[in-house]
Formats: sequence, C-alpha cells, structure tokens
Amino acid sequence: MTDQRADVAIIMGSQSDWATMRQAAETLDALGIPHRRLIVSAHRTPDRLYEFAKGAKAAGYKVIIAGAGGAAHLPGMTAAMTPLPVFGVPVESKALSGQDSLLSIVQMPAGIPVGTLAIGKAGAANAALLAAAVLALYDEKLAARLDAWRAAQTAKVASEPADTP
Ligand SMILES: Nc1c(C(=O)O)ncn1[C@@H]1O[C@H](COP(=O)(O)O)[C@@H](O)[C@H]1O
Repeated sequence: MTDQRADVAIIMGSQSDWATMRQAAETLDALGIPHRRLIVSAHRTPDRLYEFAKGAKAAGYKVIIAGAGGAAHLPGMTAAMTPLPVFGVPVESKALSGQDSLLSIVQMPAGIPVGTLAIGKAGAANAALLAAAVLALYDEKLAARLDAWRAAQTAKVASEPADTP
C-alpha cells in the first residue's frame, strides 16, 4: 500500500535490491501499514540521501527500513541524519553472498544505532515485522492485526505434519 501519508519508508541503494526489499513491502501491505519506497544511495545519490534523511521525520515517517548490498553505507548514513529508528537489511551480494553487506551494516560505532536484520529476503520481511511492532505500541488496531498475523502463522505451521517427510 503506497500512500501519501506513509508511516514507513523503505529505501534501497539500487533498483536491483527490489527483489529482496519487496518482501518488506508485501509484509507491510499484509498488515495494512502505509509505506513508500525510494531508491536512495549514499554513494551514488548523496544529495538525495541528505534531503531524504534530514526531512524524513518532518515528512511523517515513523520508521525507516534501509536495504543495501556490498559496501552498505546507506543504513548507517541514514541513521546519522535522522532521529527515527532505522532497520538495516543486508542485501545478498554476488561476490560475498551478503557477508559484506551484513558486516557493513551491523558494525556501527556506539552512538548511532542501526537495527540489523538477517541477510536477504527473511531480513526484509522481519524488518517490516519489527517496524510493525514499533508502530503497534501506539496503535491498538495495528497491534490486533499483528497478533492475528502471528496467530495465522502459528496455525499454518500447526496444520502441517509434525513428523519429517
Ligand atoms: N550499498 C549500496 C549503496 C549505499 O550504501 O549507499 N548504494 C548502492 N549500494 C548497493 O550496490 C549494490 C549493487 O547495485 P547495482 O545492482 O545497481 O550495481 C546494491 O545492492 C546496492 O544496494
């Protein structure tokens, strides 16, 4: 659900990250959380990053999800320029399978945190669930939707055979 009044910004370093980051967008959609997605790169579009990060709070965003691969400076640079919580998703890189992305994002110096998720699609989905958990602290209807989502997940697993195939 893209919306003028978006609670979550999903930013990514390149269009090529969309295959991963769409898991975040789809999870937010499933929970009815309005979001916007943007291509922003600390390396390739530093002015766009500055404008986005400095204005993100005033624009009404509550949480930022930032996905990047390789030398993944985007989440940390964004966190340096906004007081909003930033969740970083290490995108799987071709050369190093996302290990480079993970270490770039997770090893922030004390003082500027980035909540770092797992490499790849699972990390993108979980970033959305974490964003939902933050927003649900102040939104009872969303909290109920999140509870229902988790209950449905539990029911699905419970309906599957418990023994190994
Ligand atoms: N890590 C970053 C940043 C950044 O951190 O600012 N900007 C682009 N990238 C990453 O470069 C990878 C390759 O990008 P291309 O596929 O466009 O060559 C992508 O995973 C992107 O996130």
